[in-house]
Amino acid sequence: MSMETTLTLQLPVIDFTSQDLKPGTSEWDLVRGNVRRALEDYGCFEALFDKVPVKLRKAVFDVSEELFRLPLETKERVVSEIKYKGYVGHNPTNPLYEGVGIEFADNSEKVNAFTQKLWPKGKSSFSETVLSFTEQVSELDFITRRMIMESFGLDDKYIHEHLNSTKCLMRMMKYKGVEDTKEEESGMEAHTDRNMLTIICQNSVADGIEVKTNDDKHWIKANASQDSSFIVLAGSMLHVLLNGRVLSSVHRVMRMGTNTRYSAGLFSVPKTEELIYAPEKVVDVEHPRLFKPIDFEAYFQFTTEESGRRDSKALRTYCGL
Ligand SMILES: O=C(O)CCC(=O)C(=O)O
Ligand SMILES: [Fe+2]
Repeated sequence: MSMETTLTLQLPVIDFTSQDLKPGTSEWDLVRGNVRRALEDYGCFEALFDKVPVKLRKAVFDVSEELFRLPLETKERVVSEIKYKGYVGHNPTNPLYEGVGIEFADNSEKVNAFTQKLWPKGKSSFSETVLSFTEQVSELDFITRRMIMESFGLDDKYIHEHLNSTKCLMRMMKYKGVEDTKEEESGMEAHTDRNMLTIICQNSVADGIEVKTNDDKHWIKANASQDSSFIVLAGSMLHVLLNGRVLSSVHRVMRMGTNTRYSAGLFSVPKTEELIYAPEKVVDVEHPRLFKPIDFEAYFQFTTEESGRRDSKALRTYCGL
C-alpha cells in the first residue's frame, strides 16, 4: 500500500529579481548558495523572476489556447517520432493532457517554419510570442545553470561550453479541467525530466505540479500562481553531469476543478553530438563516479521503450557504474 501523502510542505522560493544579480557580486553568491541547497535537497525550486512581463505570459497562454483549438488533423501535422517535440495528445495514460514541443525555440527560422505547418499563411503573433518567451526564460535557465556549476568549482570555460552544448525546446501544454468532483485527477503521471533543466509557468489555476520529496514519502504542491513564479526542475542529464550531486525530482501534474490549465515550459536539451559525463571537479573520494558517459537521445529512447523508466532507478540501470 502506498504511504504517500500530500503535505503542505513548501518548495524553496528563490528570488532572482534583484537588479544587482551579476556574477561576482555578493547578491549573486547569496542566490547561488540558495540554488545549490534547493537542487541538492529537492532538485527543484520556485523562482521569482520578473523578466517575463505579465503581458507576455498572458500572450503565451492565449496563443496556446488558439493552437490547441485547431482541428486534430492540423495539430497532427507537427507530430514527431521523437516524443519530446511535436504534438502529443489523446494518450490514454494522460487523458487530460495535450502538448506541443517546439525545438530550437530561440531560432526565428525554425520557429517560423514550425508556425507555418500549423498556419500555412504564417501567424506572427504565435512565432513572436514563442521567441520572446524563449529569450526571456533562457536567461533564468542560463543563470541557474551557471550558478550551480560555479558552486561546484567549474570554471568559466567549462560553463560556457556547457551552455553552448544544449538546444532549447519550448513546450506548450493544456490540461482539461475535471467535472463535478472533489477528487483530484492525474494530469501527467509521475516522472523525472530527462533533459538538463526545465522551467515551467502556468496560467492562474490553483493546482498543478507536485514534487516528490527525496524520502519518497510526500508530494509537495508547487505554488506557481504568482505572476513572476516559475518552477525550476533539474533533469536527469544535470544529475548525471554533476555526478548525482543535485537531485532530479519526481514530479506530476494533478488537476482539480473545471478550469483548463495551460502551462509553458522551457527545456534545455543536450545537442546530440557529445556524450554527457561528470567532470573530474565533481568526482572525489567522497563522491565516486556514479554514471558512465551517456548519449542523451539513446537514453531518451530507452525511457520510452517500457513504462517505469522515468525515474532515477531506471537511470542507474541504464548507465550506473
Ligand atoms: O505542465 C507542467 O506543469 C509540467 C509538465 C512536465 O512535467 C513535463 O512536461 O515534463
Ligand atoms: Fe516534467
